[in-house]
Amino acid sequence: MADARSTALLDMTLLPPLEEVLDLAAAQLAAWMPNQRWYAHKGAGAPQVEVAGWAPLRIAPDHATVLLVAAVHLGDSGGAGTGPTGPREPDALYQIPLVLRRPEGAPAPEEGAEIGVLAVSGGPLRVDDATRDADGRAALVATLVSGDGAAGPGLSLASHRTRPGSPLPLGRAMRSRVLAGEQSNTSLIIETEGTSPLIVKLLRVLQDGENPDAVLQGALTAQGSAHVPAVVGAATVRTGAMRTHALVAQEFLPQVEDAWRVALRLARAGEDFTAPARALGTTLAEVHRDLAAALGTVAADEGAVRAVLAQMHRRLAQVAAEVEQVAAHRERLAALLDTAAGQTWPAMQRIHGDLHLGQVLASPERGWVLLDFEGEPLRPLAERALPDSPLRDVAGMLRSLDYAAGAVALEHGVDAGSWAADARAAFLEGWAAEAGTPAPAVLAAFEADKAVYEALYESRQRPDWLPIPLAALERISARGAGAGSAG
Ligand SMILES: Nc1ncnc2c1ncn2[C@@H]1O[C@H](COP(=O)(O)OP(=O)(O)O)[C@@H](O)[C@H]1O
Ligand SMILES: O=P(O)(O)O[C@H]1O[C@H](CO)[C@@H](O[C@H]2O[C@H](CO)[C@@H](O)[C@H](O)[C@H]2O)[C@H](O)[C@H]1O
Repeated sequence: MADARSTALLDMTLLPPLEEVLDLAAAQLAAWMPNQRWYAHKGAGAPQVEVAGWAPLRIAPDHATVLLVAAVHLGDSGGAGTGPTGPREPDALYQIPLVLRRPEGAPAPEEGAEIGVLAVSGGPLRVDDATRDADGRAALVATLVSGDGAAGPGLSLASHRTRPGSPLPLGRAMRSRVLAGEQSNTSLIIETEGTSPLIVKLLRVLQDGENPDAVLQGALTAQGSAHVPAVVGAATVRTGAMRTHALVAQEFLPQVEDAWRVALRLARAGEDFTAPARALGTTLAEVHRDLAAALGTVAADEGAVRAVLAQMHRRLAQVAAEVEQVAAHRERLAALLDTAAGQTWPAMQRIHGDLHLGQVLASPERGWVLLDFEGEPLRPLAERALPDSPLRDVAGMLRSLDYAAGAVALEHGVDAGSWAADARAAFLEGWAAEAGTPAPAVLAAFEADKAVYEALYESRQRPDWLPIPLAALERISARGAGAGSAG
């Protein structure tokens, strides 16, 4: 009788070609993907999924790890195949590494790992999410550490260390886990005896172009900034005409509370947050200064201002069409945006792009450390790679301080309105001391735009929290541009 070990063997010669296996897996991915936190097309109906490209990362005796890029087609007539003008372009590409195993005798899947079981020749085959499988994580990290590439039908992968002397856990026993929590991507924590821990972010939605997370944190690392974790390696992926970052590895700051948790705790207890908020403003101004020095600035001339405001108007129209409570404020918000046109704007530059308290760590040694320079996940990557106004980040943080008060009101019935007003004023003071005081109407436009974005985000991701941005929109549109930043 075969023992447990031998029954778990994955004899590739007994399997159908991997291409066929993955095509079968695509149907299961279509059911599984919409339930994942990182799935960015919730509310757009059931997707149809096809394999855009794949490459084996490791074929081991008892499992295979495969990097797959899934093409997602949305809408009634949005299935894969041929449209009236040729093959249909997918609505999105997602990166999904998979582990394939024979279930019998195989280790039990980690929680949430199993995507499905396929009936193929030689017996059933389990398809697992590789980020929730120790072997899968090891294969992903190995591609970064070895510097080896990978290639397969429709997909190629290259990896490189951005700091040659950096502590990648090469050849040493490593422990790995997937980071739990609310995230747009999937992050793996890698701990190795004798070296500092790393976090490897696997980017989920793939769009053509360099990922700002890799570029901006890399530039700040090169400048020696202590306000971001050092980037130590990255991998790029190509599928068809799309080439972008797939993985980014950086130092992991363990057991550090994020600013969102700190703010919630203090807001709930009614404890003062003004000194940390002021320091956060200073930190952000220093990051803006370093990004400007590394990657340059462009004047916020009439054309640049018009383009930003046009984008805000487009977003307002789009969100008002999807979230009916936003439609109620549309006219007044549009007028507020128009008021910002005739004001003085600071120079445009590369910025964080989606700054909120959850993107900031409270390091006892380094002070505030900013994370996740990817920009808003719902915006096209090409847009996120353009110079933008630093006031977008300032507004993001102001909104987040308001969110902390909104969250404690919703969840604990605590009125933290004046806590938020004081923290917002202190944060703005800290930023302005270094960068200059912004025109109130311009800042109000960025805050309104962010709250509009948040209304869409919440309506899709966390409808219970929709009242938080809606209350802000109510306040902002009621006060109008003249009142400036909407406390
Ligand atoms: N370098 C790091 N050190 C410690 N924790 C980190 C680090 N990078 C990310 N994290 C944690 O992981 C979470 C998600 O990271 P983030 O870069 O925001 O990913 P995503 O793009 O998936 O939202 C953060 O909120 C933070 O709690
Ligand atoms: O961290 P991500 O890049 O995934 O950003 C997205 O998710 C955020 C929530 O996790 C969301 O932020 C909104 O909620 C926060 C509280 O959870 C709050 O602090 C932020 O101010 C608010 O915008 C973010 O908008 C979204 O892009």
